[in-house]
Amino acid sequence: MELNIKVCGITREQDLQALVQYGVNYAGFIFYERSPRLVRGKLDAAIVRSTAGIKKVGVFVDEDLQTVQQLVADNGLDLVQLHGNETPEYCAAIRKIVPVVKAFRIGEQVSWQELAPFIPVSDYFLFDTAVGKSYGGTGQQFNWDLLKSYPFSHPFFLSGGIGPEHAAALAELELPALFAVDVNSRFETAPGVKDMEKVQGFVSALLRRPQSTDHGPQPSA
Ligand SMILES: O=C(O)c1ccccc1NCC(=O)[C@H](O)[C@H](O)COP(=O)(O)O
Repeated sequence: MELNIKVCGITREQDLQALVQYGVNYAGFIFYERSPRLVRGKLDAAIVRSTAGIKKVGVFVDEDLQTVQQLVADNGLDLVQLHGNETPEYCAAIRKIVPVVKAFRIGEQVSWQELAPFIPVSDYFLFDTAVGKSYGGTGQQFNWDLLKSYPFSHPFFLSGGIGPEHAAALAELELPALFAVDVNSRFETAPGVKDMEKVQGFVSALLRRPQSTDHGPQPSA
């Protein structure tokens, strides 16, 4: 399966246009007020809405349902990524409007079965690194070996501290449910300001990635 690429924390129109040119699949816009990458006030909703050729993902943390609904409409968001402590019921309500990426913060260990209730109410999982009380954008990597025991076929985004130097290691990962890689702070000159040369190099390296052996779908628990 071809690996998709998401670049998160976009706040500038020129960065968004460059992602489209490079063939990046997903652009992430952060609507969490306490993030240094908050898109509000930096990039107009009309620009996000009118940009074609890339899927637009709104990132939220425990946000009020009506606010998410409004921002999806205003910005023409294609997906919503939920980074807080949202319940399966909340995910299901959002999923009536737009596909859902449910993010989980991975620490030293993981209990995969705790994620099972989120499978029917999300389209993708996203695995990020647990760092204190932070919700994302930490630049820290978790132990990817934990993913070897992932028991579901539910597709996931791999995130957390991915940098340009990881392109080769990503190429070697043989994880059938790995759908996309998500990058952010390791490709910035300042929060929300992407180093597009770095992004371009990473995208080229990943697109050269050899096709991994397809082991077929694994049974969902
Ligand atoms: O990036 C943020 O500031 C952020 C804040 C609150 C919730 C989510 C946030 N980012 C979401 C992402 O999808 C990031 O790409 C992901 O956390 C990985 O970031 P990084 O470790 O910097 O690559």
